[in-house]
Amino acid sequence: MVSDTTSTAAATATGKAKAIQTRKLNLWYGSFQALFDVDIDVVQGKVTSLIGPSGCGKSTLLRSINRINERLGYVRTTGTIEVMGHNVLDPSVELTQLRRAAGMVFQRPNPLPLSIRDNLLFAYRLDRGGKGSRSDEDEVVEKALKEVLLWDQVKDRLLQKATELSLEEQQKLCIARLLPVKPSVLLMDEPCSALDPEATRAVEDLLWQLRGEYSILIVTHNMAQARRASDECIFMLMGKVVEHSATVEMFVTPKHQETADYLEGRFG
Ligand SMILES: Nc1ncnc2c1ncn2[C@@H]1O[C@H](COP(=O)(O)OP(=O)(O)OP(=O)(O)O)[C@@H](O)[C@H]1O
Repeated sequence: MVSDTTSTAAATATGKAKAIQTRKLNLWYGSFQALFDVDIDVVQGKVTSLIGPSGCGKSTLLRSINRINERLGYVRTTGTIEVMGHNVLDPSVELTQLRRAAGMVFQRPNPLPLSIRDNLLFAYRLDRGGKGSRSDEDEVVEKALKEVLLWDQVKDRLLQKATELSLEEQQKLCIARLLPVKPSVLLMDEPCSALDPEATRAVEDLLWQLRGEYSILIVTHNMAQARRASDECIFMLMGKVVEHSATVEMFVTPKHQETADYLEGRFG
């Protein structure tokens, strides 16, 4: 049986500033209910992994936070979602702004078919309503690339097409291009699943480097990755949160039998 987790989630996050908070979040795709009374508290400045078997609702939960689920047209949500204390389900919320504040990285790197430089400046220019001065834009590009540890590799070829970069570089670029519009939260849906083990490690190292300044919520199927690269883990099953604990605690002393069974590979 899936247990009520309010106490475990609250225990983890008590007294800490929240980047994301959901309460009694339910979500339906048409008549199919995918999320049931989900309460999560994602602590600011931490990496939090969403784990659980295929189909348990990890991506649905992630995508509900910046409301990209709604593009489908047949999604209905009840309950509350707050990002940095703001109710994102309020009808007055401007979706473009929400998606900048809660930027998303997908499984496969998806740079625009433009230069490295133009990828980095795309959202920034939209945000400002046009191009900035050359020196301002140079600064934005350099800062973002340095933040994702890509500057040294690409600084001499900023006009090269982004799609010609290696997959690891493309994924780092996809993270970098979110940064000029100053997101508070980064939502990542299996960002390493298209990468080889070496590139995966490089992206994990990057996430670790970005924590602190950014709050990161990451969906992963890779238990070793969740263990290595996250401060806290949220385990989901059949659309419900079973357990939310510090990563070490979850892997060493899980509080629920379902969590232990999943981590030991008995299902999923
Ligand atoms: N666009 C959609 N339309 C209808 N049902 C959907 C849609 N997307 C997901 N679902 C259903 O919602 C449930 C949760 O799916 P979701 O993709 O969120 O799970 P997940 O844990 O991320 O799975 P995976 O690990 O395989 O990506 C599943 O039963 C899935 O079939």
